[in-house]
Amino acid sequence: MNKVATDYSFGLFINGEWRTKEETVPVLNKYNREKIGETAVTNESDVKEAVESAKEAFKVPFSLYDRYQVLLKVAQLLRDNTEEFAAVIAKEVGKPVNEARGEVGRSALTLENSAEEAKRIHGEEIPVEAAPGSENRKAFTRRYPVGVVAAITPFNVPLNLVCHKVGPALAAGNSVVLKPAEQTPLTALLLTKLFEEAGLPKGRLNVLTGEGHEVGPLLTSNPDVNMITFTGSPQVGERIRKEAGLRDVALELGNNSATIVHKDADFEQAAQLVAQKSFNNAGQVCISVQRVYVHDAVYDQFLEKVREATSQIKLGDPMDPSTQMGPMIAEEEAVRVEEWVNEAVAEGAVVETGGKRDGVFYQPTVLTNVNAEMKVCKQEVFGPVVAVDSYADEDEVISYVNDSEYGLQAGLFTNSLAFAMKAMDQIHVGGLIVNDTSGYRVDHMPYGGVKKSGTGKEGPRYAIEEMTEEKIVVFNL
Ligand SMILES: NC(=O)c1ccc[n+]([C@@H]2O[C@H](COP(=O)([O-])OP(=O)(O)OC[C@H]3O[C@@H](n4cnc5c(N)ncnc54)[C@H](O)[C@@H]3O)[C@@H](O)[C@H]2O)c1
Ligand SMILES: O=C[C@H](O)CS(=O)(=O)O
Repeated sequence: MNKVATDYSFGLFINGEWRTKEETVPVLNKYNREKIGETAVTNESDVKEAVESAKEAFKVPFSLYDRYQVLLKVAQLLRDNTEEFAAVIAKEVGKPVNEARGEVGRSALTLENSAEEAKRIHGEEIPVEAAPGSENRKAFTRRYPVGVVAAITPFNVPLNLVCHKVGPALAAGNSVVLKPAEQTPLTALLLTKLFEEAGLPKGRLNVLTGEGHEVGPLLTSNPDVNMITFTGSPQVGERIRKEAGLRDVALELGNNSATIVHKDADFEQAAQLVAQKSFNNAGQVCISVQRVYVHDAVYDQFLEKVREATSQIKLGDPMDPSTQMGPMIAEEEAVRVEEWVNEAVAEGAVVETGGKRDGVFYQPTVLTNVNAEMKVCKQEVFGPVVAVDSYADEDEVISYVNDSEYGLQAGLFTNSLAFAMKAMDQIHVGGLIVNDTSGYRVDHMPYGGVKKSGTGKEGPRYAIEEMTEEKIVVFNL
């Protein structure tokens, strides 16, 4: 199998052409800091040209079946090139290659689901004749693509979260201008080569690379961008919301995910899943388990199991298949996590395991004796730290989980249907996962949070709804 790219030096992708630029920036292997590629720096005229290309391409018919075909083809090409994509993800994110391989598989499913959903975009008949005086009228709705979609994505899931924006946008008949994260752009650029190979019409996908605070505002402030879909930090999301004006904005933001382990739970299973979903991608996952509330009756047994499982996690080179956790995205992030943990310890928290930094690595860490005001509980750690606390009754723990500015997903381990239904009604999140952790997601489910976790839902069917406009047509016969 030929590699998708012979080397990983990429220009911008505008109007179906790769544009090399004088000014480039290196992309580094996050484990050994070696250069693995380079990308071009976008300027204001590049942004304008990319948006213009997307706008012009939108005027050229791109049939529903052709969209379906292109998306299916790219999904297959991803599968055919799994090892190359997994290696690039592992190197540019620092994600263990086994996790990266899983991301490639999920990305293919996301694109396949986008292709299938392209065939399910429909309106409905509206019985206006039910209104007196409208007996002779007929009405139905239709959905239309919004036009130019600006897609901005984060560093941590550089393939699947791009597919979650590009797939539905193209399926709905839009054009896209994509700005991937500056730390991990190569995966999106490799994916773009697959869209090129699959015959995507020129201008339907344009890719700009560079620093978010420089390129992002040029893109989001462009009046020819009809809709913005952003995944990233609440701080940036809030800024984009303000810049967007009256345009639709989908925001997939942060979280400080909670998971409850009730007295009737299988605490050994819960401990294994918590240890896994607290430290996947070094905790750099928006639904990573960050707060665990364990009923008093099983607290000690659970803590022992999660401490044991966590202490056995193997750190190392993400390209080593035996590695279970790699480095963080940057040393300054590992330093930030170290500072937050040290601050918590100074306020009385206890390090049950971990708690040490080694350069860009931060050990998987379990904290106890925490309180809700500590940064490791109150803010999004986005790192390999989980805080374990206890509770006595259902109402108490529901109040703990809800005591957050965020509300993306939460987990609940219990065999009590009554408690699960109560939690479903009373825990204020976008998704409640019963008998698994907050970290559960399959790519065709509706996914998105409330409060500071954002607005809108992803999952191709739901993203397509946000990337299309509904029109009613009424006939006075
Ligand atoms: N809810 C979700 O589905 C989800 C998924 C993954 C990550 N996240 C969140 O993303 C964050 C981590 O990712 P990150 O560090 O890449 O986030 P980030 O907000 O720093 O960057 C995200 C993207 O925004 C760009 N950007 C930065 N400043 C910008 C600006 N002023 N205008 C426009 N674009 C700008 C960046 O270049 C990048 O492409 C965490 O908060 C995490 O919870 C959420
Ligand atoms: O980081 C947040 C991601 O949306 C989680 S997942 O990789 O999509 O499951």
